[in-house]
Amino acid sequence: MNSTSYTGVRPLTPAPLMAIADGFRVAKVLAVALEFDLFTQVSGTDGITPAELAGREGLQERPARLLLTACASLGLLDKREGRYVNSELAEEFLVRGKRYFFGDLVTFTDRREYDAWGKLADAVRGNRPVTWDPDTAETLFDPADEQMADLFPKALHAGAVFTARAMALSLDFHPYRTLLDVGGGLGSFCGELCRHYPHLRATVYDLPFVVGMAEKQLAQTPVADRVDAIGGDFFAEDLPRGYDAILLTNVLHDWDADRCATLLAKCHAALGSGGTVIVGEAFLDDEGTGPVAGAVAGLNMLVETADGANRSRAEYTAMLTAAGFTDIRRAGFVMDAPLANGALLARKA
Ligand SMILES: C[S@@+](CC[C@H](N)C(=O)[O-])C[C@H]1O[C@@H](n2cnc3c(N)ncnc32)[C@H](O)[C@@H]1O
Repeated sequence: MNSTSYTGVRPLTPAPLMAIADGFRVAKVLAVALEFDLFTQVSGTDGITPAELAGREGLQERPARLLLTACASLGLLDKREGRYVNSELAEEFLVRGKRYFFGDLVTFTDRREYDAWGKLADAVRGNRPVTWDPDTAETLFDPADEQMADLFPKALHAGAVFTARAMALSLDFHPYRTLLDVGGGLGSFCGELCRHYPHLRATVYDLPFVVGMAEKQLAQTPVADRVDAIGGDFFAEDLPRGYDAILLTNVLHDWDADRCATLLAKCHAALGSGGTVIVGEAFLDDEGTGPVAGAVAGLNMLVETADGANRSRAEYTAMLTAAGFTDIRRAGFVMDAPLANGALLARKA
């Protein structure tokens, strides 16, 4: 036996490889628990036992027990006096109807990306998406694709609304009276930022089929009177003018460098002198070694987009400079957020 194992030198073990290799199992535990609506059902009760879950769902007790145990092992459930109750994490983010309900993102990832990632090798070999065919469709954002028309905007909202909270708490929006959120999805950022900044007015700009959904989502928020929505195509049209700031979160990563340059030039043209563009992304580090969330999301751009990629702050800084922006600042977030890890702010001189 190698004595170094017991003298403070950590032995090399394949355990980290196991955690990587079975990552898909962990993803499925969460998705299946949500499929049974477990966390919403357990919320506000004194918990559930395997026998009760089995009875409610018409299952055998063995799978019910194994599922509840796996959920507890992942920190989704706690066990109190023999009964499984929601953990703090599950109660806050996995109960339907809560402001930061995250379940729609989990469901989208499970229904669309789980199978798609089974074809990751094809995407890597072919340098093309596997969820749609760029030879027959013009863009990923196709309302004829049922998952993109319905599940995707809801999933984005589920991830974006807390990411917007992190942005609201990390950046100071007091200097801006008006904000245009380009590719703003269901208005998650506009809604959340306006809730944090009562002086702010915001406009979502997105494809017409998304804007229809954004209007419905925003109508349910207490800031509906300060957020509106404009439908359009940012490649076919100029962007609306007259805003103090333009927000681009998780939009540039969908496109290649030329399209990013086009979009940033349109932002520059739409802003007045002194206007600010804010780019929020899951940035890579400048060395190109991580972090995991951004790097793996980058591979998802390969699976889902024709030529998108996650990029570093340095790469976006170069793009912003080329588009004519100055005073480029990096801002981190005060808390981890699901869809972005910071922002770049840049000014039009
Ligand atoms: C990855 S999502 C990001 C949404 C939102 N900013 C967020 O962070 O959650 C990209 C958004 O760009 C929108 N989009 C794609 N192509 C567009 C176009 N040509 N014109 C306007 N919006 C577009 C999509 O509909 C989608 O809402």
